[in-house]
Order: sequence, then structure tokens, then C-alpha cells
Amino acid sequence: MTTRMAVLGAGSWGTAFAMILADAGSRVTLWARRPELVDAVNRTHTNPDYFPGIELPDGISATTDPAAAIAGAEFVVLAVPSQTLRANLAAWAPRIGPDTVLVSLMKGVELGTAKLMSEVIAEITGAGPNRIAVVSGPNLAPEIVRREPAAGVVACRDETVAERLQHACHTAYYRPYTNVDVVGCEVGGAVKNVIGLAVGIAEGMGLGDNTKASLITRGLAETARLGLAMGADPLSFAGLAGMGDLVATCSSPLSRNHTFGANLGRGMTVAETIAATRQTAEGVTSCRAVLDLARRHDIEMPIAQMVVDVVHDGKPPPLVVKELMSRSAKPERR
Ligand SMILES: NC(=O)c1ccc[n+]([C@@H]2O[C@H](COP(=O)([O-])OP(=O)(O)OC[C@H]3O[C@@H](n4cnc5c(N)ncnc54)[C@H](O)[C@@H]3O)[C@@H](O)[C@H]2O)c1
Ligand SMILES: O=P(O)(O)OC[C@H](O)CO
Repeated sequence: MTTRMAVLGAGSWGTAFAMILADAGSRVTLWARRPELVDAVNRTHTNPDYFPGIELPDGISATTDPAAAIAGAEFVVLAVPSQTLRANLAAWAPRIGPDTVLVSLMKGVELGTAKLMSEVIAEITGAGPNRIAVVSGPNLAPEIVRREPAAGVVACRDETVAERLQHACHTAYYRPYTNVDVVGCEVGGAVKNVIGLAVGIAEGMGLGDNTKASLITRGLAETARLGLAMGADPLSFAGLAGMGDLVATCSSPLSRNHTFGANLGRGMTVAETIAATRQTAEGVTSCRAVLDLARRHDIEMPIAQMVVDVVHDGKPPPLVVKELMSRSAKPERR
């Protein structure tokens, strides 16, 4: 029997992941807020707002009615901005069945609570860890919709559930690996956006590859420090949701976080950069929540601090670079 999937959120990654699921053989109902977009998906099999000219598989249909999308779905895939998930899910939760698996595509931390998306899902729906999964890894949506080969991670504390999801999103161009370390995969995904901003800032300032490689490597060190304090498996940070995603985000002009940082490094103001960014750059808000999380776990995250200083406290990039470089000397493993 064909598996039914709901993807709630028809932005960049929601649309690309719906394509993966449909290419892997499921029937996918994509929920979008705007009737014009729903109409375009159903009539023309395209999402003109995000991927003009890309033909979506026949297995995808769209609706503005979340209840219609959720009804009968084995997996409900959540693809909205991290900061709106709580409110969205509160409205959707009464429609979600007791056996449905909830899948987070999001890479952010909730501002105010410092909660990971899996924690918000558990809190709002009451779902246990065997019904909450996360997809992460180096998955720039514009490359995925061109069906360029990529690998990803599907994480769930229950390995059999992770394997079911793996099967549901395994295609000729998308190779998902299972992982039971949900926290590690989520921390990797959320913090890489913040490091992507930092690398973008450096690039925009005209700094070169030594600077960028140093930020990536020390960024991974601070990601792992936070993850370990939260109970993550250190090996996850050497994997696709850690190093893999960091490399993609920090090297690609397709990354919204990287581009946002580069605009700031070039001298654009935060307001100008926000105006120029049509899509979700999670690190911009999540950097403050990541720092909050670090404080709660008594962890130092100097690069995340530098990003907050620039993005939220208006410090000029050259000043934060100077501050970062004048920190006291220490052993590499601390
Ligand atoms: N784009 C990528 O390449 C990519 C890859 C992996 C993970 N992600 C993650 O996926 C998540 C979603 O990102 P995206 O790229 O799809 O962003 P996006 O900006 O392209 O799309 C977000 C979607 O959410 C909708 N939305 C915005 N505000 C909303 C609200 N208040 N209520 C309901 N819906 C709302 C938008 O209309 C849009 O359809 C982010 O956490 C991002 O980090 C993105
Ligand atoms: O465009 P970004 O910066 O949100 O990054 C997209 C994906 O997370 C890359 O894996």
C-alpha cells in the first residue's frame, strides 16, 4: 500500500523534501498558507514562489487545509520556521493521530525557552521519543530539487522508526543514514547556521580561507562542547549533521545564513540584510537562543557570541574579530 505523508510548510525545504518523499514512492500532501500557491502546485506541478521551472512529481498535491493534509498520514513532516512551530503545532495537534510520527526538518532553537524542536514537538503533542524524528545534514534545497546527489541523516531514538523514515525518503539522489542521537543532530543543525553567519561575515569582510577554516573548525568545537553537555553522541558532530552540514553551509552561496553574514561583513546594516533575505535564515534568531542554551549548560561559545554581538548588538565586524583573536590562549581540546 502506498504510504501517505503530510508536509506542513511549502517553503524551500518543505517543497524539496516533499519531492524526495514522492520520488521515493509516497503520496504527499503539502500544506501551504496561500491559496494561489496551492493552486499553482495542483494545476502546474510547480512551486513558482520557490523553484520556478522545476517540475514536481505527480505524487504531490497541495491544500490550504491542515486537517486534510494530516488525515491518514503515517508521517507528518514539519517545515515551518523554528520560531513559529509552537503556535502552528498547537493548532494542528488535535488532528494528529496517536500513532503518527512527527518529523522535524527545522534547524533552530526556540527563543525564550531555548528548546530544541523535538522538545517543542513533545511538549505540544505529548508524543513520546518513538514518535519524534529529525532530518538533518548538508541539504541545500535548491540542489536537492535539481536531484543532485546528497546524503542526510534521519534521527529517532527508536531505530526502527528511523529505518521506516529512511526507507520513505531514500531515492536515487538522496541517501539518508539513520542515527539515534536526536539531540546531536539537532544541535549540529542549529549551531551550523550560526557558524555559517560567522563565516559569511568573515568572507564579506574580505578575509580568506585560513580565517574561514579556523572559524569552521573552532565552530565545530563549540558545537560539540554544547552537544556533549546536552547528552549528544560526540560522533554525530563528525557526521553529516555536524561537519557535513557545516561544510555545505559555510561554503555555499546558496546558504541563506552564509549570505546573510556576507552582507553584514560587506557593511550592509541588519535591517538592509533582513529586507534582502526573502526566506528563513534561522541563525539570525537562533543565535540568541543558542547562546542562552550555552549559558544554561555553562559552556563557552565565543563564535556564537560574536554573531550575537554583530547581528543583535550592532558591534562592527572588525571589532568582534579583534576581540575573538585577543581571547586568552588555551589548549586545543578545551
Ligand atoms: N532551505 C533549505 O535548504 C533547508 C535545508 C534543510 C533544513 N532547512 C530548515 O528548514 C526549515 C524551514 O526552512 P525553509 O528553507 O523551508 O524556509 P522558507 O523560508 O523557504 O519557508 C518557510 C515556510 O514557512 C511558512 N511560514 C512562515 N511563517 C509562518 C507562520 N507563521 N506559520 C506557518 N507557516 C509559516 C512560509 O510561508 C514558508 O512556506 C528551517 O528551519 C531551515 O533551517 C532548510
Ligand atoms: O540556507 P541555509 O543557510 O538555511 O542552509 C540550508 C541547509 O540547512 C543546508 O544544509
